[in-house]
Amino acid sequence: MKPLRVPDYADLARSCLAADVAGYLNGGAGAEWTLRANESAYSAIPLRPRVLTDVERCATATTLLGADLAAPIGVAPMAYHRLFHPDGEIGTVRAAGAAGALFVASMFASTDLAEIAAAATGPLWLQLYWLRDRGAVLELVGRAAEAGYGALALTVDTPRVARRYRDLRSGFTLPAHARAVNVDAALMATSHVAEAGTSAIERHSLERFDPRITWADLAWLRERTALPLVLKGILTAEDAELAVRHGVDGIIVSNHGGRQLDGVPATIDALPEVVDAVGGGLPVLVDGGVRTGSDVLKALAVGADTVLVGRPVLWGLAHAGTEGAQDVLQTLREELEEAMALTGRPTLAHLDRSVLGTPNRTPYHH
Ligand SMILES: Cc1cc2nc3c(=O)[nH]c(=O)nc-3n(C[C@H](O)[C@H](O)[C@H](O)COP(=O)(O)O)c2cc1C
Ligand SMILES: CC(C)CC(=O)C(=O)O
Repeated sequence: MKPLRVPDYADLARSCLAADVAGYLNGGAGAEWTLRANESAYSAIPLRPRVLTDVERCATATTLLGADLAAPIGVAPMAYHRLFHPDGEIGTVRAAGAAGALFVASMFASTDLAEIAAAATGPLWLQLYWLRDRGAVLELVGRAAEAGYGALALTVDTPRVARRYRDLRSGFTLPAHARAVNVDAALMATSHVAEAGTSAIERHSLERFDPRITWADLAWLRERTALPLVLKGILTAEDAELAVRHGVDGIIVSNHGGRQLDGVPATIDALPEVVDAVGGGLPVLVDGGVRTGSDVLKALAVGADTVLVGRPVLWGLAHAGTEGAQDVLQTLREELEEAMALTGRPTLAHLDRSVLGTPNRTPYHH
């Protein structure tokens, strides 16, 4: 079957990946309640189309922190793209460039940061986890600035990696061909030691991630880099207000694709309170469960400036390398453009909450 819709790639990817890798990619934390909620909450929101509005041209292009995008769509930071295809991050960053999408490289990318930057043809950010070894983080930040990365996204929902039962069952560990090559090898050693019934990445996080950081520590990082700082993993108005007060440059509303705290709401349900708390002063991005152009339109209508897509990009990569990842991103852009035409909203500025109906609330199931 030739894939046409983004979800078509999910099945194709599963059939070409080892079971433990597919489980790591597709799984979530705990009972995977939040994982399911992310997708089903989008499906629950009906659209309210307007007619007779001249939709011959629907413009999806936008800017984010001063960079041009073909559409308000980007690739969420995800570790170890080489787990899924030998092209790894080179495949996905080329796909993002060709599709005019933002690319956020993970701190645990399996390709050299400078090589990713050399293959990039569009905006590029670097995601960070705050390690106990601050020097290692700072060294990475310095290399990112030198290589031309445009912003840093500090992930704040992961003081440790959560219990992900698929990974515990498979005894998930990293194979030799997918390593976090941008971080000192000694600091990554436990991430590829197998131990039956445990997840190596969870054990590694307990050892190396710094769970003691607080809002006060952001100043330490900001004093040491001129790059804009975006926080990834905000879900409440309270934390959005603190983020604004601490002078960050953007917020990513995220529950880590249901991979961290299970039981938090779908991100599309957390988005309104964050958007309202921020009040337009900073860009607000959102990720989690975006599988169609209508999902993108719904997030923009609530007030997101850009939407990030995670697993679908790796489904595309796993199935067909750069071409597959690019097709996923282009399909989402084309479906967004179609959804704008058919809802009678020819510009992004027309996308406000009036396009959203009252959700049909049966989506959260256990
Ligand atoms: C395989 C995989 C690896 C991930 N690695 C990271 C990471 O290194 N850093 C991070 O901040 N988020 C990471 N995430 C979370 C994504 O950035 C994003 O929040 C999530 O995938 C969005 O949900 P979606 O997959 O439903 O689109 C990862 C997600 C997946 C699926
Ligand atoms: C290696 C992990 C910490 C990457 C991650 O964030 C994830 O798997 O969700």
